[in-house]
Amino acid sequence: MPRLILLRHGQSQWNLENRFTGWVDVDLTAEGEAQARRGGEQIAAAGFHPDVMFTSVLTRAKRTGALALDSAGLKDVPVVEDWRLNERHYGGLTGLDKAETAALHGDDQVKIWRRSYDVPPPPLAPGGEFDFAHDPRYAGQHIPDTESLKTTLDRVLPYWNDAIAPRLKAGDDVLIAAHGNSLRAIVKHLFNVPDDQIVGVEIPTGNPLEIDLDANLTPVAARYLDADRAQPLPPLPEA
Ligand SMILES: O=C(O)[C@@H](CO)OP(=O)(O)O
Repeated sequence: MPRLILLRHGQSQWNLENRFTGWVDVDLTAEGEAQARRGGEQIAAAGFHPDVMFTSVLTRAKRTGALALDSAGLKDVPVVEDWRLNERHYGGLTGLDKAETAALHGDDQVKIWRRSYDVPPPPLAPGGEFDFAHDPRYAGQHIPDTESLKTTLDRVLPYWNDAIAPRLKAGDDVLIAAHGNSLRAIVKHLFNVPDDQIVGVEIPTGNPLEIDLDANLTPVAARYLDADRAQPLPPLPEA
């Protein structure tokens, strides 16, 4: 039975500062590093030995994965990076303070931008500090100027199908170190969460989410390895 662990990066500097982050490459705080190491210890305690780790091209996810593998004594696990596991692109909200934005536009509007399934934030204006069009990590790619969770899923899912699912189907155990919304997209897909219920899924930072899958990659069991920091999970889908 293939095992999957989803690991959201530890606390980042902009998680701490409460700023819309998206594709901005902010690093972990000291607390975020500690969360990543604790996550690794929990992965080791669960007897999980991934055959491969997938991660995004963003430092906070890559470092979380590396710190977790290191503290689990699993430094030799091969790592595959891809931008399609990046955080959802926050468009024109990128870099703004979340509380100030709510004071300006209202809590309801900000909740729609943050947690609705298919309403994207306003697009990013081209040419500014947070325009990644000329970033070599995305050379030759058509990159978005904003993303909803739906359009995030639209780019995560082909990567899941082409790169990740084949490894699980071959019997490999897989660790994915990524981001709140790219992981919510994977959870939505695996658990078949209805569009209007994904708003209730919040993945805590640095808390490994173990999902046991059947041969069709349908979840048959799921739990956060740090039960004290767990959040509600969607019901298991019918097999
Ligand atoms: O700022 C972001 O990129 C994300 C994740 O931290 O925030 P949110 O909680 O709004 O999805």
